[in-house]
Parts: sequence; C-alpha cells; structure tokens
Amino acid sequence: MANKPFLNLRETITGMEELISQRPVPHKNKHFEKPYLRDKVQAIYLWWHKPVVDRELLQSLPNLKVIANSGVGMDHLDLKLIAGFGVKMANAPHAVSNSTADTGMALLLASARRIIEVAPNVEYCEADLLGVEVTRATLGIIGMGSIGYKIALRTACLKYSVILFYFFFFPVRKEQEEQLVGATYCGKLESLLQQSDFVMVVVSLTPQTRKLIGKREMELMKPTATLINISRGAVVDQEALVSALQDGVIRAAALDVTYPEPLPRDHPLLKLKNVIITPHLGIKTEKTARMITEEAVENILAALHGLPMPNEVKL
Ligand SMILES: O=C(O)C(=O)CO
Repeated sequence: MANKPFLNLRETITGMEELISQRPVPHKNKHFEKPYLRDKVQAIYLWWHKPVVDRELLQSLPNLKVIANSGVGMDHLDLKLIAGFGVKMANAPHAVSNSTADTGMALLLASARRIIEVAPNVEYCEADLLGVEVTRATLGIIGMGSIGYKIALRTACLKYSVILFYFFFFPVRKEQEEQLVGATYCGKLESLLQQSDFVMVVVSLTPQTRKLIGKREMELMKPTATLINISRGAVVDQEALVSALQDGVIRAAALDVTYPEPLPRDHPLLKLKNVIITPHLGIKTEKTARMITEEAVENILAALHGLPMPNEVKL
C-alpha cells in the first residue's frame, strides 16, 4: 500500500501509456512504442535514465516544458540540445546524497576489510587475509558536491583526516561546509593522491573529468591506497586501473560504476581479487526513490506554474 502513491506519480508523469490515443507512434524508445497523445505531454520524469532524450523525441513533443532527472549525474543528456528546444531541466541533488554516500562508505569499508573476497570463506580467518585500518586514515574526496559533503560527514566518527579537491563542476569552495566536516582543502589533485589512503571519486562526468584518474594519477597514489569510484565509470581509465591493480601500483579498487555497465563477463576487472564491483547501486534504496520522485514532482510543478524551479540545471 505504502508504495502506491509513488508508483502512481511515476506512472502519471513518465508513463505515456496513460495518455492514450488511438494513433500508434513507433519510436526507438521502448517507452514510446505505445500510443499516446504527443501534444499533451508537458513534462518527462526520467526514471533511471529512461526514456532516451534525443532530437527525435524532443521534436515529437511540441508542448514539452520540463524534464526532471532522477539523479544528480546528467552525462546521459545533451543539455544544449534540450535547452535548444526551450525545455527546462532539473535534477535531484538532495534526494540522492545520503544513499550514494552510504554506497561509497560501504565500498570503502568492504574493500578495507576484504569483506567480499573472504565472505564465501567460512574457514577461520587466515593471517594472509589481513585488511587495512580505516580509523585515522586519510580520505581524499575528489568533488565536494552534496554527495562528497555527506561522505565527509560520515567519516567524522572514524577520525579520518579528510582532504578535499574540488573539480570543475564545483569550482567554488564551500568553506563553511569544510569547517563543519573538518576537511582540509587541497589545492592540487596530485597532492591529494599522494597523501590519501582512500581516494573517493565523486565528480560528475564531463569532458574535463573523463579519464581524470589515469595511469599517472594511479602512480601518484600510495601502493597501499584504495580507489573508490561512485561517480561515473569513465572518470577512471579502466585499462590503466587493471594494470595498476595487477602490478600492485595501488592496493585495491571498489567501483559502483564502470564502462560499460554492466561489464562484459570476461572483463579483466571481474577476474581480479582486489576489486569490488557493484552494479551502480548508488541511489537505489526505496526511500531515495521516493525522495527523488518528490523532488522531481516539485520541480515539474514549479516549471508548469511558471515558478522558480528548486533544482533547475542552468546551462
Ligand atoms: O545520481 C546519480 O546520477 C547517480 O548515479 C547516483 O549513483
């Protein structure tokens, strides 16, 4: 019962099936194979990146006013193209921050204590299964948006020394937030990589952040360091990562994101013991799904009523 309103909302906004017409409209988007009244559609709620928003779709919806994204990352969208059609765009940075930060911390702890590697082994722990300590470790967070901040908050009880590096997407320092979480701003990515025991990647994927962490950056990291990526797979150079993990350049990696998603079954990353890969779990909790929907509805209603949208993405 508790799920019902949420599902109804989602179907009402995304579900073009609800807008029945007798005119079948073929479209390469699965969501649009069913008949619907194109000229009635004023808003789209993108649920886990679907439907694909391309020129063909935008051209087919003459009254579309707003698109609300169900997450914070928007690398799957051509924002210029959307703006060119006069359509407003919103995302959901607040709703996603806690659950994504939890995913990052879960990966960090699981990797530090080799939980996934040893879990199937119910024999008593052998000396060679030693992990690394997280208390008083140095955590480098690359990207201090809403998720980076929540990660820093979570580390306070572990007495981490948190160092931060902002990337292009968040060029403005948030000194008050830094103070609140006791984080030290690090002016150079190189020095963050050199100092950190755990490096957490939380930046958006943009042309500037694609392969931000490559061979050179991994070589700057400590051989005992762990790389955790909860942003987008393409921010890390995966080929360089495979070599770095095979050659002991870094200790381990924990990835919630890869490219492609999912990885082909024979991908070398899936064969390495010092890697944890989860299937882009980031925001996937029931509560977050509801909150994202609420945030999307708020934005959509604001746009349709000509009010300022709380999370408008401005180009
Ligand atoms: O919010 C997003 O875009 C995410 O992918 C979180 O995992």
